[in-house]
Amino acid sequence: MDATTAPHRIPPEMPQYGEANHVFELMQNMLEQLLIQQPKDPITFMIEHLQRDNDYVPKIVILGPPASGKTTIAMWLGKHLNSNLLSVESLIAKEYSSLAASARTHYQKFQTLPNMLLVRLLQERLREEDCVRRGWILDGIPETREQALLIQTLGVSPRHVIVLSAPDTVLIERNLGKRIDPQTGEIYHTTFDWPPESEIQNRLIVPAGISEGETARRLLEYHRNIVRILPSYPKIVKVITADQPCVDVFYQALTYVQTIHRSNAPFTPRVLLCGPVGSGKSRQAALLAQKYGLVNVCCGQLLKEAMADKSKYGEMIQPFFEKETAVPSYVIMKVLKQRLDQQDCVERGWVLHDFPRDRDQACLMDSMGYKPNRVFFLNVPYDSIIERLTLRRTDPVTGERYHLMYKPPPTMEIQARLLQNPKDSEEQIRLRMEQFYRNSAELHEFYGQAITLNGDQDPYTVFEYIESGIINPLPKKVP
Ligand SMILES: Nc1ncnc2c1ncn2[C@@H]1O[C@H](COP(=O)(O)OP(=O)(O)OP(=O)(O)O)[C@@H](O)[C@H]1O
Ligand SMILES: Nc1nc2c(ncn2[C@H]2C[C@H](O)[C@@H](COP(=O)(O)OP(=O)(O)O)O2)c(=O)[nH]1
Repeated sequence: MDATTAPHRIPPEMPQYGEANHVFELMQNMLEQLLIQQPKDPITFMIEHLQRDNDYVPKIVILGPPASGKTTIAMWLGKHLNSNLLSVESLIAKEYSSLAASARTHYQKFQTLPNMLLVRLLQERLREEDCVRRGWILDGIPETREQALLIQTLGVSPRHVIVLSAPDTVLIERNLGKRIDPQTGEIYHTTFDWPPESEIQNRLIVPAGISEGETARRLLEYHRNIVRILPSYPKIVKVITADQPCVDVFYQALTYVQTIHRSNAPFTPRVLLCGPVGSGKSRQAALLAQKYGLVNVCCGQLLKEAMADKSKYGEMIQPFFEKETAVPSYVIMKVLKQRLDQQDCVERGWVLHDFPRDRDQACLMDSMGYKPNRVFFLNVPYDSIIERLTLRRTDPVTGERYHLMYKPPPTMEIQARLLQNPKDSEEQIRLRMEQFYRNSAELHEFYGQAITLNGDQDPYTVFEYIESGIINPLPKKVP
């Protein structure tokens, strides 16, 4: 086969490097900034952008009906995250901008802005240094689907969209009590958020457009638009009920905007399952292989296959098995390397269990460039493991595995001929569990972002926890 048509061998260290250094997100953010800023000198711009290293600044949109608390929450988030609050009012109030001046004239006359003008105002604002450095929070923008699409054509995409919701009756009633501090622009409420200082109380004003009729009209318009806006933001929308105290809305909003979304970077799971004998590693590995196509790499099985194939490593391993002594780690690593370098492991990812069993083996594997990007420790109490393993039997005729409690043999005839693996004796199990727990603390320390799961539950419940741990991004490491 012509080398140029052969499937490109992707060395395993490439995807590993990309994941470890968030290369995909880095390039994606830089491309977005290039589109937004359209610098005359892209190279210099990219150098400055990369040196700024501010890919995780807030990029938030807060939508919601009138009186739902968008501005209140946007202001509080802006202060807490030290980011910029952008609303229609703040955009048209911008000084030394001819665009803002013409927008002000239009807004004073019609209390609204043409879509294109609003989007150009937004683009002008987002290009400013403070928005690039500290991110932005859009308060009530976009108001229509057309605006949402125009904003997207600028290359502006929010990372988090919050949609506040509350019954119309609550909002109409609530808006009547809205008050604004003309000096600071702070928003208060005669019932829910009254300032303690009498000086502020005395200068509060009743804002325009909060009458029942006006609020009802704006509610109608909002409901008509919001259903057409949301499809522009699949997977990044969080609806928060605004019919609760502001502070509760704020903390739910803050928690959400501080979550890291699953990146759409290509991700090849390289999963390591650790746990004592009988904790469910093989079962979970089989489920992962079945559902996600990962290659199931059971170290013990691999060594037996190497011996069965009479490979050069198999002949090295044979004596250790015969003497029932531990196979040297470097020999195991050679067999493992041979398997993990195969195309299926590189392309589809793998789920490894039964190795490494201690820190030295973990260091050896790491030094050879095999770095799992998800590590799980399955915790199962001693009694449960004893129950799982000592009742295990195998049918010498069919090779079928049974469990006297969970999967009893169908006939007395089979029951009579079942054999128990000597390794499943209580004494053997205790020794193997002690061996695991002797090394587990060091392994845990080596794999700093390992996830510990309660393995003593239904296999499919355990599997759901593992799936969630694989699909969701690991929490950012606190430096
Ligand atoms: N969760 C809440 N509970 C009670 N009152 C609230 C809550 N959130 C905001 N308010 C009050 O409701 C009024 C409207 O709040 P705010 O102006 O932030 O809403 P908004 O969605 O920005 O409204 P608009 O779209 O009309 O500007 C204010 O007086 C505010 O103090
Ligand atoms: N209740 C329960 N039993 C489980 C679970 N996972 C595996 N088992 C049972 C099946 C086997 O009889 C026994 C050992 O499972 P295994 O997957 O071979 O364990 P391991 O030695 O590979 O870690 O425990 C599980 O998640 N829940």
